[in-house]
Amino acid sequence: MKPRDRLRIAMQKSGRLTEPALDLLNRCGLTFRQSRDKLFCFGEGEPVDLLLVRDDDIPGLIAQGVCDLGIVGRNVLNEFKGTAGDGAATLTEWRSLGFGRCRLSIAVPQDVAYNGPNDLSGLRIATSYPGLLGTWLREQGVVATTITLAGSVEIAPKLGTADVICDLVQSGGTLVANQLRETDVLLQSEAVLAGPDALPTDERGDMIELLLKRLDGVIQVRESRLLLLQTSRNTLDAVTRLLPGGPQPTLLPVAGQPDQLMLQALCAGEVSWRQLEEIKKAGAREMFVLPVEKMLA
Ligand SMILES: Nc1ncnc2c1ncn2[C@@H]1O[C@H](COP(=O)(O)OP(=O)(O)OP(=O)(O)O)[C@@H](O)[C@H]1O
Ligand SMILES: O=P(O)(O)OC[C@H]1O[C@H](OP(=O)(O)OP(=O)(O)O)[C@H](O)[C@@H]1O
Ligand SMILES: [Mg+2]
Repeated sequence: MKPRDRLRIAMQKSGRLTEPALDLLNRCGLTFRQSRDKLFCFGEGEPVDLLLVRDDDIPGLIAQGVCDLGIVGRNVLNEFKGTAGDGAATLTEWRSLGFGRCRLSIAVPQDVAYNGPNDLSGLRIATSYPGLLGTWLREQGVVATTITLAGSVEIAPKLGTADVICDLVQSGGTLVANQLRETDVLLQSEAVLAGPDALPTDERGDMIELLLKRLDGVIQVRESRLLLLQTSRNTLDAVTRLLPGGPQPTLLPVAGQPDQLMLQALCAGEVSWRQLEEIKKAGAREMFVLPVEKMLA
């Protein structure tokens, strides 16, 4: 294959992961000029281009070296790793990205008794994930028949083409609508940044390292809040004890009020109204919760 000097990232062309993936890349400072057919987007600032494809194709494109990285669900990545040959084993999750959360689960008709995986012996299980299901069945020591379907898996028991299913669940709404109930979780999934085990040794490797650092900053910032408040010195301990997790807070003097302090704390995650009210009761006032826009450690 011709050597490339620009990094190429594969992502879903149109689907659940498209918007959050593009948003994440934008936050990392990557912007793209969309080509007319929208399959290839040229990166405007950094030497990073996008390839927009079906999500199922992403692991294969990375394994073949057509793309350097991909944003794809762990379910799709692991299915590929389990079913494709040797090359697949070299794919790895470089980062988990916190969106597209769902799980791969077994679900059985609501009116059928179920006491555990052994009850699946001899049954027909409909799924779009034959690799992941096969591995799990082997681990459970269960022999069943896998019926591979491309979609609309939940309808299979009603149609009589399968007895139970193994499919993605998020809210559980689709299962309920089809009179099914979730019994076993095979995999917790979310979107991940996938790539080869070993980074390229040329400029693309340097670009990947830069991108990973920006990504870490973006992910940390997305989950961080800056809490500012004022407290008197004698309530400082009580207030500090109630602060949500994060690094040690910074204390600053308040001009003209020697018994008062300004406290600044970086919090990992949301700060709820309930938490603020508790902190206020402990003696804090003038409280602000601010989003963090950029962070570089
Ligand atoms: N209900 C859900 N809630 C959250 N995430 C989900 C849900 N269903 C699927 N996902 C995650 O989003 C990924 C993409 O889902 P989507 O339904 O857009 O895929 P698709 O129909 O296979 O798209 P494509 O046309 O690219 O093949 C899934 O592989 C999974 O990781
Ligand atoms: O637990 P829920 O919140 O109901 O989500 C689960 C459903 O979402 C996905 O399907 P999608 O809506 O993408 O339809 P498709 O698989 O038929 O394309 C998945 O395949 C489940 O059917
Ligand atoms: Mg797909």
